[in-house]
Amino acid sequence: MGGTFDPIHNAHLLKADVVARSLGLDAVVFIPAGQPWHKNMAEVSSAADRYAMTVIATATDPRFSVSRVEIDRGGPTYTVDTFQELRRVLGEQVELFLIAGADVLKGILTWREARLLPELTNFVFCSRPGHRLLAVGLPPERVTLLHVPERGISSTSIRRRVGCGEPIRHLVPAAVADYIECRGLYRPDRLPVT
Ligand SMILES: Nc1ncnc2c1ncn2[C@@H]1O[C@H](COP(=O)(O)OP(=O)(O)OP(=O)(O)O)[C@@H](O)[C@H]1O
Ligand SMILES: O=C(O)c1ccc[n+]([C@@H]2O[C@H](COP(=O)([O-])O)[C@@H](O)[C@H]2O)c1
Repeated sequence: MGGTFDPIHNAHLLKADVVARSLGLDAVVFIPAGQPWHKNMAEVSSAADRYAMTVIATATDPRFSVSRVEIDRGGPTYTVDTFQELRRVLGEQVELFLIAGADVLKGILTWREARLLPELTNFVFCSRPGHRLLAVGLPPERVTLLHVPERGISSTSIRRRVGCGEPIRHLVPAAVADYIECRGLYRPDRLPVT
């Protein structure tokens, strides 16, 4: 399950839990994007902060782990590189699933070397408020569409709330809220501590 995770929030965790239970997955690997080229990098928090928050948020669930593969690779983050690397390391026998929200569906065919992805992985797309859950252009036998309890949470809204001094403790794990506060993330009046 890849993402910018700036910050990771309760809808990410709920989605991972529902997908793991519905498909009987052994593990869910969260993969924070190193350089999400499709976002404005000047506005994205450091990979170190995003990685730390993802580790903190997932630490209590034994099914969850966090991979540094996209952070350590350097350069713009392309999902095809990640799945090629996962295949190389894990071999052909392991069944892989790219887990994403419905908002990802509208752009996935424009991703770098998107045509190679179905040879490397299955796909699970989860419902997300305001987005259609319809996979066009991917091989249907490779795609699972899953309705998850709808949570209108986004990292954007959390960053905005912190910036306005509004509470976020109902939207992220407590340890992530503490981390954001300690590090001064998303506060226009405070530069993150380096
Ligand atoms: N509320 C949600 N419901 C279902 N899927 C979600 C939700 N929020 C994020 N996702 C999915 O989680 C993955 C990682 O998303 P990302 O880290 O960009 O979070 P985001 O909330 O969309 O962030 P931002 O608001 O900064 O764009 C994507 O596949 C995205 O579709
Ligand atoms: O490979 C690409 O070209 C590509 C383009 C856009 C997004 N992605 C991946 O899609 C995932 C979700 O992206 P986002 O913007 O919701 O954080 C994340 O793992 C990104 O690296 C990948």
